[in-house]
Amino acid sequence: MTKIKICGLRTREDILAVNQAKPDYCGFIIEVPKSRRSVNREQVKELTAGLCREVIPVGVFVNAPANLPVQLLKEGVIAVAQLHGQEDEAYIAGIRERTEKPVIKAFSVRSAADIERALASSADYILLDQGDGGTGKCFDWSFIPEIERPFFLAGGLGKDNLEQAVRSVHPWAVDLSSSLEINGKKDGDRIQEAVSIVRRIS
Ligand SMILES: O=C(O)c1ccccc1N[C@@H]1O[C@H](COP(=O)(O)O)[C@@H](O)[C@H]1O
Repeated sequence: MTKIKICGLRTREDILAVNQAKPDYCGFIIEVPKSRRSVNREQVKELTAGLCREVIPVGVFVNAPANLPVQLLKEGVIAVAQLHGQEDEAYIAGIRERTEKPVIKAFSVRSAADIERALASSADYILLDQGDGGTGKCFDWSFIPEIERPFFLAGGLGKDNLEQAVRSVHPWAVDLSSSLEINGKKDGDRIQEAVSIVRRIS
């Protein structure tokens, strides 16, 4: 069954919405100043405290000092670290050794060579995205070959292309953010709709 991650949660209303829709994962953009979805470590603690147990909390980091994901993983505030910057193999290895928790490494796909680079990653999961993250834009899925290892597909996914993405690209998980917002805020109905689409087709 294809898994679904809802990313960019910022408010208690967002938590209530995912508790109801029950995606497999939810994501928090943590201390990323350039993102309007950024939350600080105290906010993440408060938000995840209200999260139901079935939904796995993922911390999304961009070139953060390694101590930030390590501390939040060790405290159990998040269960998975998603690295969305230029973190290298040594950074990934360090987090896994210090926490024994899973790591998702995101790659921006502009060519088939980018996919090759992603496939060589030692991360537990790779994530294929369009750009720096949260752009709301798709990349060219025809770059994606048959992939044996589990991967997240992100970038511009929404109700109009979710089914096509699952059926044609066969990701292990889909990851959505921008399309689930109205006026910059997550919308509960859109979250529910996206989860329902994925549950129905997989
Ligand atoms: O959403 C952000 O603001 C963000 C900032 C920095 C790194 C990653 C970010 N989001 C990631 O982008 C995709 C969702 O993309 P889209 O909005 O659906 O096109 C997902 O992996 C988020 O974790």
